[in-house]
Amino acid sequence: MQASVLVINCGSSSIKYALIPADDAPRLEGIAERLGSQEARLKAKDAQGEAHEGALAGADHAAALAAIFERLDGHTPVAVGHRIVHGGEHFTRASLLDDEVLAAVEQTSALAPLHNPANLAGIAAARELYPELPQVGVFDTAFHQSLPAHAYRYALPASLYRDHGIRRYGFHGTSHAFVSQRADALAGGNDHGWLTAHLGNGCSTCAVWQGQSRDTSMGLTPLEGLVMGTRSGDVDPGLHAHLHRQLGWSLDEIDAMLNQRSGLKGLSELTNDMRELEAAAERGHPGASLALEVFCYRIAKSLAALSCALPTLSGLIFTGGIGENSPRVRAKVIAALPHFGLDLEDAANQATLRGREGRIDTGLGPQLWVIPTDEEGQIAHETRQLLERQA
Ligand SMILES: Nc1ncnc2c1ncn2[C@@H]1O[C@H](COP(=O)(O)OP(=O)(O)O)[C@@H](O)[C@H]1O
Ligand SMILES: CC(=O)OP(=O)(O)O
Ligand SMILES: [Mg+2]
Repeated sequence: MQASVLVINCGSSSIKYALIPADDAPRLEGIAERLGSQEARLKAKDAQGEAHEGALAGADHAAALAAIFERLDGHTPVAVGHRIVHGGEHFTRASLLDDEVLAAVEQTSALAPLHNPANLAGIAAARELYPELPQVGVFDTAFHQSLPAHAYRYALPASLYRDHGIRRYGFHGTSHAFVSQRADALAGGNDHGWLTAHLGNGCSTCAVWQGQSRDTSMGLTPLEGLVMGTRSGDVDPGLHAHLHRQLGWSLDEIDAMLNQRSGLKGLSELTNDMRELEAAAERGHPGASLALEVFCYRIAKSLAALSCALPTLSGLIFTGGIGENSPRVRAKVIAALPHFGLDLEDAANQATLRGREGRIDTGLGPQLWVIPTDEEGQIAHETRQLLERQA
Protein backbone atom coordinates (compact mmCIF):
# COMPACT_ATOMS: atom_id res chain seq x y z
CA MET A 1 0.00 0.00 0.00
CA GLN A 2 2.97 2.29 -0.73
CA ALA A 3 2.08 5.85 -1.81
CA SER A 4 -1.65 5.12 -2.17
CA VAL A 5 -4.10 7.66 -3.53
CA LEU A 6 -7.58 7.70 -2.02
CA VAL A 7 -10.13 8.24 -4.80
CA ILE A 8 -13.52 9.64 -3.84
CA ASN A 9 -16.54 9.70 -6.16
CA CYS A 10 -19.25 11.52 -4.26
CA GLY A 11 -22.81 11.23 -5.61
CA SER A 12 -25.95 12.82 -4.21
CA SER A 13 -26.73 9.86 -1.95
CA SER A 14 -23.65 7.65 -2.25
CA ILE A 15 -19.86 7.77 -1.97
CA LYS A 16 -17.73 5.33 -3.95
CA TYR A 17 -14.12 5.12 -2.78
CA ALA A 18 -10.93 3.26 -3.61
CA LEU A 19 -7.50 3.31 -1.98
CA ILE A 20 -5.16 2.75 -4.93
CA PRO A 21 -1.52 1.80 -4.37
CA ALA A 22 1.24 2.97 -6.76
CA ASP A 23 2.11 -0.65 -7.60
CA ASP A 24 -0.30 -3.42 -8.63
CA ALA A 25 -1.17 -4.33 -5.03
CA PRO A 26 -4.91 -4.94 -4.42
CA ARG A 27 -7.18 -1.97 -3.79
CA LEU A 28 -9.32 -1.34 -0.76
CA GLU A 29 -12.64 -0.16 -2.09
CA GLY A 30 -16.31 0.17 -1.40
CA ILE A 31 -19.44 2.25 -1.43
CA ALA A 32 -21.49 4.09 1.18
CA GLU A 33 -25.10 4.14 -0.02
CA ARG A 34 -28.46 5.74 0.80
CA LEU A 35 -26.77 8.55 2.69
CA GLY A 36 -29.07 10.83 4.66
CA SER A 37 -31.52 8.01 5.38
CA GLN A 38 -31.87 5.50 8.21
CA GLU A 39 -30.99 2.74 5.71
CA ALA A 40 -27.51 4.15 4.97
CA ARG A 41 -24.89 1.36 4.70
CA LEU A 42 -21.19 0.95 4.02
CA LYS A 43 -20.14 -1.95 1.80
CA ALA A 44 -16.37 -2.40 1.81
CA LYS A 45 -13.86 -4.81 0.30
CA ASP A 46 -10.57 -5.32 2.15
CA ALA A 47 -7.14 -6.03 0.62
CA GLN A 48 -7.88 -9.79 0.66
CA GLY A 49 -11.02 -9.18 -1.41
CA GLU A 50 -13.18 -10.02 1.62
CA ALA A 51 -16.54 -8.16 1.71
CA HIS A 52 -17.76 -6.31 4.82
CA GLU A 53 -21.07 -4.55 5.32
CA GLY A 54 -22.22 -2.29 8.13
CA ALA A 55 -25.06 0.08 9.00
CA LEU A 56 -24.45 3.85 8.93
CA ALA A 57 -27.95 4.93 10.04
CA GLY A 58 -28.55 8.62 9.40
CA ALA A 59 -25.00 9.27 8.15
CA ASP A 60 -24.40 12.31 5.94
CA HIS A 61 -21.43 12.68 3.56
CA ALA A 62 -19.04 13.76 6.35
CA ALA A 63 -20.01 10.90 8.68
CA ALA A 64 -19.76 8.39 5.82
CA LEU A 65 -16.29 9.64 4.88
CA ALA A 66 -15.14 9.31 8.50
CA ALA A 67 -16.40 5.69 8.46
CA ILE A 68 -14.62 5.10 5.13
CA PHE A 69 -11.32 6.42 6.53
CA GLU A 70 -11.65 3.95 9.40
CA ARG A 71 -11.89 1.12 6.88
CA LEU A 72 -8.51 1.97 5.34
CA ASP A 73 -6.74 -0.40 7.78
CA GLY A 74 -4.46 2.34 9.08
CA HIS A 75 -3.07 3.20 5.62
CA THR A 76 -2.65 6.94 5.15
CA PRO A 77 -2.87 8.01 1.51
CA VAL A 78 -0.42 10.52 -0.02
CA ALA A 79 -3.30 12.43 -1.61
CA VAL A 80 -7.04 12.40 -2.17
CA GLY A 81 -8.30 12.46 -5.78
CA HIS A 82 -11.88 13.63 -6.19
CA ARG A 83 -14.16 13.05 -9.17
CA ILE A 84 -15.75 16.39 -10.06
CA VAL A 85 -18.45 16.13 -12.69
CA HIS A 86 -18.61 19.70 -14.03
CA GLY A 87 -15.55 21.89 -14.41
CA GLY A 88 -17.02 24.26 -17.02
CA GLU A 89 -14.34 25.82 -19.24
CA HIS A 90 -11.98 26.31 -16.29
CA PHE A 91 -10.24 22.94 -16.31
CA THR A 92 -8.48 21.04 -19.07
CA ARG A 93 -6.75 18.70 -16.62
CA ALA A 94 -6.58 17.73 -12.95
CA SER A 95 -6.13 20.64 -10.49
CA LEU A 96 -5.06 21.05 -6.90
CA LEU A 97 -8.18 22.00 -4.93
CA ASP A 98 -7.22 25.30 -3.31
CA ASP A 99 -9.74 27.99 -2.36
CA GLU A 100 -9.58 29.64 -5.80
CA VAL A 101 -10.23 26.37 -7.67
CA LEU A 102 -13.07 25.46 -5.30
CA ALA A 103 -14.69 28.84 -5.93
CA ALA A 104 -14.59 28.10 -9.69
CA VAL A 105 -16.17 24.65 -9.09
CA GLU A 106 -18.84 26.28 -6.95
CA GLN A 107 -19.57 28.71 -9.78
CA THR A 108 -20.24 25.84 -12.20
CA SER A 109 -22.54 24.00 -9.75
CA ALA A 110 -25.61 25.58 -11.32
CA LEU A 111 -24.78 23.62 -14.51
CA ALA A 112 -24.69 20.25 -12.71
CA PRO A 113 -27.07 20.60 -9.78
CA LEU A 114 -27.39 16.83 -9.32
CA HIS A 115 -23.66 16.16 -9.24
CA ASN A 116 -21.43 19.13 -8.26
CA PRO A 117 -22.92 20.00 -4.83
CA ALA A 118 -22.36 16.38 -3.75
CA ASN A 119 -18.78 16.48 -5.10
CA LEU A 120 -18.18 19.70 -3.09
CA ALA A 121 -19.62 18.12 0.09
CA GLY A 122 -17.14 15.26 -0.29
CA ILE A 123 -14.23 17.64 -0.81
CA ALA A 124 -15.17 19.74 2.24
CA ALA A 125 -15.39 16.63 4.43
CA ALA A 126 -12.08 15.22 3.12
CA ARG A 127 -10.29 18.55 3.64
CA GLU A 128 -11.49 18.67 7.22
CA LEU A 129 -10.51 15.09 8.00
CA TYR A 130 -7.18 15.18 6.14
CA PRO A 131 -6.07 18.84 6.24
CA GLU A 132 -2.44 17.88 5.65
CA LEU A 133 -3.07 15.94 2.41
CA PRO A 134 -3.17 17.41 -1.10
CA GLN A 135 -6.73 17.27 -2.46
CA VAL A 136 -6.93 17.01 -6.25
CA GLY A 137 -9.96 17.43 -8.52
CA VAL A 138 -10.30 15.33 -11.69
CA PHE A 139 -13.07 16.63 -13.94
CA ASP A 140 -15.48 14.66 -16.17
CA THR A 141 -15.51 17.65 -18.52
CA ALA A 142 -11.71 18.12 -18.87
CA PHE A 143 -11.13 15.53 -21.62
CA HIS A 144 -13.79 17.19 -23.79
CA GLN A 145 -12.22 20.64 -23.70
CA SER A 146 -10.59 19.69 -27.04
CA LEU A 147 -13.98 19.78 -28.82
CA PRO A 148 -13.99 22.19 -31.77
CA ALA A 149 -16.47 25.09 -31.59
CA HIS A 150 -18.69 23.57 -34.29
CA ALA A 151 -19.23 20.58 -31.96
CA TYR A 152 -19.65 22.46 -28.69
CA ARG A 153 -21.77 25.44 -29.72
CA TYR A 154 -25.57 25.32 -29.67
CA ALA A 155 -27.38 27.30 -32.36
CA LEU A 156 -28.60 29.83 -29.79
CA PRO A 157 -28.00 33.59 -29.53
CA ALA A 158 -24.23 33.99 -29.24
CA SER A 159 -24.60 36.11 -26.09
CA LEU A 160 -25.83 33.05 -24.16
CA TYR A 161 -22.43 31.45 -24.72
CA ARG A 162 -20.43 34.64 -24.20
CA ASP A 163 -22.17 35.85 -21.07
CA HIS A 164 -23.47 32.65 -19.48
CA GLY A 165 -21.28 29.77 -20.69
CA ILE A 166 -24.21 27.99 -22.40
CA ARG A 167 -22.45 25.39 -24.59
CA ARG A 168 -21.91 21.67 -24.79
CA TYR A 169 -19.32 20.40 -22.24
CA GLY A 170 -19.61 16.61 -22.27
CA PHE A 171 -19.06 14.23 -19.32
CA HIS A 172 -17.61 10.80 -18.42
CA GLY A 173 -14.34 12.19 -19.88
CA THR A 174 -12.24 10.16 -17.44
CA SER A 175 -13.81 6.96 -18.75
CA HIS A 176 -13.67 7.88 -22.46
CA ALA A 177 -10.00 8.90 -22.01
CA PHE A 178 -9.13 5.68 -20.18
CA VAL A 179 -10.74 3.24 -22.62
CA SER A 180 -9.49 5.03 -25.75
CA GLN A 181 -5.92 5.10 -24.39
CA ARG A 182 -6.23 1.42 -23.57
CA ALA A 183 -7.49 0.69 -27.10
CA ASP A 184 -4.50 2.62 -28.54
CA ALA A 185 -2.21 0.37 -26.48
CA LEU A 186 -4.04 -2.80 -27.57
CA ALA A 187 -4.24 -1.83 -31.25
CA GLY A 188 -0.73 -0.36 -31.38
CA GLY A 189 0.10 3.24 -32.28
CA ASN A 190 -1.93 6.31 -31.47
CA ASP A 191 -3.17 7.32 -34.89
CA HIS A 192 -6.64 5.97 -34.22
CA GLY A 193 -10.22 7.09 -34.52
CA TRP A 194 -12.41 5.45 -31.86
CA LEU A 195 -16.10 5.66 -31.09
CA THR A 196 -16.57 4.92 -27.39
CA ALA A 197 -19.85 4.04 -25.67
CA HIS A 198 -19.88 4.42 -21.87
CA LEU A 199 -23.08 2.65 -20.81
CA GLY A 200 -23.64 2.74 -17.03
CA ASN A 201 -26.36 4.48 -15.06
CA GLY A 202 -25.40 7.59 -16.97
CA CYS A 203 -24.62 6.87 -20.64
CA SER A 204 -22.63 8.78 -23.24
CA THR A 205 -20.74 8.30 -26.49
CA CYS A 206 -17.55 9.99 -27.65
CA ALA A 207 -15.51 10.34 -30.84
CA VAL A 208 -11.78 10.21 -30.05
CA TRP A 209 -9.28 11.14 -32.77
CA GLN A 210 -5.55 10.69 -32.06
CA GLY A 211 -6.20 10.67 -28.31
CA GLN A 212 -8.40 13.78 -28.28
CA SER A 213 -12.14 14.07 -27.75
CA ARG A 214 -13.67 15.60 -30.91
CA ASP A 215 -17.38 15.25 -30.07
CA THR A 216 -19.56 13.63 -27.44
CA SER A 217 -23.26 13.00 -26.79
CA MET A 218 -23.72 14.86 -23.48
CA GLY A 219 -23.98 18.63 -23.52
CA LEU A 220 -24.47 21.52 -21.11
CA THR A 221 -25.62 18.99 -18.51
CA PRO A 222 -25.45 15.17 -18.21
CA LEU A 223 -29.04 14.97 -19.51
CA GLU A 224 -28.37 15.39 -23.25
CA GLY A 225 -27.89 12.48 -25.64
CA LEU A 226 -28.53 8.80 -24.99
CA VAL A 227 -31.35 7.10 -23.12
CA MET A 228 -30.07 6.35 -19.57
CA GLY A 229 -31.30 4.49 -16.47
CA THR A 230 -33.68 7.24 -15.36
CA ARG A 231 -32.69 10.14 -17.67
CA SER A 232 -34.47 10.81 -20.95
CA GLY A 233 -31.52 11.93 -23.06
CA ASP A 234 -32.51 14.00 -26.13
CA VAL A 235 -36.08 15.24 -26.38
CA ASP A 236 -37.60 17.98 -28.51
CA PRO A 237 -36.57 21.27 -26.84
CA GLY A 238 -40.21 22.31 -27.35
CA LEU A 239 -41.30 19.71 -24.80
CA HIS A 240 -40.72 22.00 -21.81
CA ALA A 241 -42.98 24.75 -23.13
CA HIS A 242 -45.60 22.22 -24.17
CA LEU A 243 -45.78 20.53 -20.74
CA HIS A 244 -45.84 23.89 -19.02
CA ARG A 245 -48.49 25.51 -21.21
CA GLN A 246 -50.73 22.52 -21.86
CA LEU A 247 -50.41 20.56 -18.59
CA GLY A 248 -49.38 23.34 -16.21
CA TRP A 249 -46.21 21.56 -15.10
CA SER A 250 -43.62 23.66 -13.25
CA LEU A 251 -39.97 23.74 -14.33
CA ASP A 252 -38.97 21.71 -11.27
CA GLU A 253 -41.55 19.04 -12.13
CA ILE A 254 -40.33 18.84 -15.72
CA ASP A 255 -36.70 18.67 -14.61
CA ALA A 256 -37.40 15.91 -12.07
CA MET A 257 -39.39 13.93 -14.65
CA LEU A 258 -36.59 14.13 -17.25
CA ASN A 259 -33.83 13.23 -14.77
CA GLN A 260 -35.49 10.74 -12.44
CA ARG A 261 -38.58 9.19 -14.04
CA SER A 262 -37.58 8.79 -17.67
CA GLY A 263 -35.05 6.65 -19.55
CA LEU A 264 -35.23 2.86 -19.23
CA LYS A 265 -37.36 3.21 -16.11
CA GLY A 266 -39.90 5.54 -17.69
CA LEU A 267 -40.20 3.58 -20.92
CA SER A 268 -40.48 0.15 -19.30
CA GLU A 269 -42.57 1.27 -16.31
CA LEU A 270 -40.51 -1.36 -14.53
CA THR A 271 -36.88 -0.66 -13.69
CA ASN A 272 -33.73 1.28 -14.56
CA ASP A 273 -31.59 -1.83 -14.01
CA MET A 274 -30.48 -3.44 -17.30
CA ARG A 275 -30.18 -6.92 -15.73
CA GLU A 276 -33.85 -6.86 -14.63
CA LEU A 277 -34.90 -5.34 -17.92
CA GLU A 278 -33.26 -8.08 -19.97
CA ALA A 279 -34.84 -10.76 -17.79
CA ALA A 280 -38.28 -9.12 -18.15
CA ALA A 281 -37.91 -8.79 -21.94
CA GLU A 282 -37.03 -12.48 -21.99
CA ARG A 283 -40.34 -13.21 -20.21
CA GLY A 284 -42.18 -11.16 -22.87
CA HIS A 285 -42.74 -7.90 -20.94
CA PRO A 286 -43.62 -5.41 -23.74
CA GLY A 287 -42.38 -2.29 -21.87
CA ALA A 288 -39.02 -3.92 -21.18
CA SER A 289 -38.64 -4.96 -24.84
CA LEU A 290 -39.50 -1.47 -26.04
CA ALA A 291 -37.06 0.14 -23.58
CA LEU A 292 -34.29 -2.14 -24.87
CA GLU A 293 -35.09 -1.32 -28.51
CA VAL A 294 -35.13 2.44 -27.93
CA PHE A 295 -31.94 2.29 -25.81
CA CYS A 296 -29.94 0.38 -28.45
CA TYR A 297 -31.29 2.27 -31.47
CA ARG A 298 -30.40 5.60 -29.87
CA ILE A 299 -26.84 4.44 -29.07
CA ALA A 300 -26.38 3.36 -32.70
CA LYS A 301 -27.83 6.64 -33.98
CA SER A 302 -25.49 8.61 -31.73
CA LEU A 303 -22.43 6.60 -32.83
CA ALA A 304 -23.33 7.11 -36.49
CA ALA A 305 -23.68 10.85 -35.91
CA LEU A 306 -20.36 11.07 -34.01
CA SER A 307 -18.57 9.23 -36.83
CA CYS A 308 -18.73 12.61 -38.66
CA ALA A 309 -16.04 13.82 -36.23
CA LEU A 310 -13.53 11.12 -37.28
CA PRO A 311 -11.42 11.20 -40.49
CA THR A 312 -11.17 7.40 -40.29
CA LEU A 313 -12.77 4.80 -38.03
CA SER A 314 -10.50 2.28 -36.28
CA GLY A 315 -13.31 0.79 -34.23
CA LEU A 316 -15.94 0.86 -31.50
CA ILE A 317 -15.36 0.45 -27.76
CA PHE A 318 -18.03 -0.64 -25.26
CA THR A 319 -17.62 0.09 -21.54
CA GLY A 320 -19.58 0.80 -18.31
CA GLY A 321 -21.75 -1.70 -16.41
CA ILE A 322 -23.99 -2.36 -19.42
CA GLY A 323 -21.31 -2.09 -22.13
CA GLU A 324 -19.07 -4.53 -20.23
CA ASN A 325 -21.76 -7.05 -19.31
CA SER A 326 -24.51 -7.15 -21.89
CA PRO A 327 -23.75 -9.12 -25.09
CA ARG A 328 -27.38 -8.53 -26.09
CA VAL A 329 -27.09 -4.72 -25.99
CA ARG A 330 -23.77 -4.82 -27.88
CA ALA A 331 -25.22 -7.10 -30.58
CA LYS A 332 -28.33 -4.93 -31.00
CA VAL A 333 -26.28 -1.72 -31.26
CA ILE A 334 -24.03 -3.27 -33.91
CA ALA A 335 -27.03 -4.66 -35.82
CA ALA A 336 -28.47 -1.13 -35.92
CA LEU A 337 -25.33 0.19 -37.70
CA PRO A 338 -25.61 -1.66 -41.02
CA HIS A 339 -23.45 0.74 -43.07
CA PHE A 340 -20.21 0.56 -41.09
CA GLY A 341 -19.01 -2.90 -42.16
CA LEU A 342 -19.00 -4.09 -38.54
CA ASP A 343 -18.59 -7.83 -38.20
CA LEU A 344 -19.38 -9.18 -34.71
CA GLU A 345 -17.92 -12.52 -33.66
CA ASP A 346 -20.85 -13.98 -31.73
CA ALA A 347 -18.93 -16.41 -29.52
CA ALA A 348 -16.44 -13.73 -28.44
CA ASN A 349 -19.31 -11.32 -27.77
CA GLN A 350 -21.14 -13.86 -25.56
CA ALA A 351 -17.96 -14.73 -23.66
CA THR A 352 -16.76 -11.19 -22.90
CA LEU A 353 -18.32 -10.09 -19.62
CA ARG A 354 -17.73 -9.62 -15.89
CA GLY A 355 -14.70 -7.37 -16.15
CA ARG A 356 -13.07 -9.21 -19.08
CA GLU A 357 -11.35 -7.21 -21.76
CA GLY A 358 -11.57 -8.51 -25.29
CA ARG A 359 -11.89 -8.02 -29.01
CA ILE A 360 -15.26 -9.20 -30.33
CA ASP A 361 -15.00 -8.76 -34.12
CA THR A 362 -13.96 -11.23 -36.83
CA GLY A 363 -11.08 -9.08 -38.10
CA LEU A 364 -12.88 -8.25 -41.37
CA GLY A 365 -14.22 -4.80 -40.46
CA PRO A 366 -13.47 -2.03 -37.93
CA GLN A 367 -12.30 -3.31 -34.53
CA LEU A 368 -14.89 -4.01 -31.83
CA TRP A 369 -13.60 -3.88 -28.25
CA VAL A 370 -15.02 -4.44 -24.78
CA ILE A 371 -12.76 -2.55 -22.36
CA PRO A 372 -13.68 -2.41 -18.65
CA THR A 373 -13.43 1.21 -17.57
CA ASP A 374 -11.38 2.23 -14.54
CA GLU A 375 -12.40 5.74 -13.63
CA GLU A 376 -10.90 5.33 -10.15
CA GLY A 377 -7.55 4.12 -11.53
CA GLN A 378 -7.48 6.99 -14.02
CA ILE A 379 -8.28 9.54 -11.26
CA ALA A 380 -5.44 8.11 -9.12
CA HIS A 381 -3.10 8.24 -12.14
CA GLU A 382 -3.95 11.87 -12.95
CA THR A 383 -3.64 12.80 -9.26
CA ARG A 384 -0.13 11.29 -9.16
CA GLN A 385 0.85 13.02 -12.40
CA LEU A 386 -0.17 16.39 -10.96
CA LEU A 387 1.78 15.82 -7.74
CA GLU A 388 4.86 14.86 -9.79
CA ARG A 389 4.55 18.02 -11.91
CA GLN A 390 4.46 20.09 -8.73
CA ALA A 391 7.33 18.29 -6.96
N1 LIG B 1 -24.60 -8.70 -16.05
C1 LIG B 1 -25.20 -7.57 -16.45
N2 LIG B 1 -26.01 -7.56 -17.54
C2 LIG B 1 -26.61 -6.44 -17.94
N3 LIG B 1 -26.46 -5.25 -17.34
C3 LIG B 1 -25.67 -5.19 -16.26
C4 LIG B 1 -24.99 -6.34 -15.75
N4 LIG B 1 -24.27 -5.95 -14.66
C5 LIG B 1 -24.50 -4.62 -14.49
N5 LIG B 1 -25.33 -4.17 -15.44
C6 LIG B 1 -25.93 -2.83 -15.57
O1 LIG B 1 -24.98 -1.78 -15.49
C7 LIG B 1 -25.66 -0.59 -15.05
C8 LIG B 1 -24.82 0.12 -14.01
O2 LIG B 1 -23.60 0.47 -14.60
P1 LIG B 1 -22.38 1.08 -13.75
O3 LIG B 1 -21.32 1.42 -14.73
O4 LIG B 1 -22.04 0.13 -12.65
O5 LIG B 1 -23.08 2.35 -13.15
P2 LIG B 1 -22.50 3.74 -12.61
O6 LIG B 1 -22.77 4.71 -13.71
O7 LIG B 1 -23.32 4.00 -11.37
O8 LIG B 1 -21.02 3.53 -12.32
C9 LIG B 1 -27.03 -1.03 -14.55
O9 LIG B 1 -28.02 -0.76 -15.52
C10 LIG B 1 -26.85 -2.53 -14.41
O10 LIG B 1 -28.07 -3.20 -14.54
C1 LIG C 1 -22.01 12.61 -15.61
C2 LIG C 1 -22.79 11.39 -15.29
O1 LIG C 1 -23.78 11.09 -15.92
O2 LIG C 1 -22.30 10.62 -14.30
P1 LIG C 1 -22.95 9.27 -13.74
O3 LIG C 1 -22.93 8.29 -14.87
O4 LIG C 1 -22.00 8.91 -12.62
O5 LIG C 1 -24.33 9.62 -13.28
MG1 LIG D 1 -19.18 3.11 -12.82
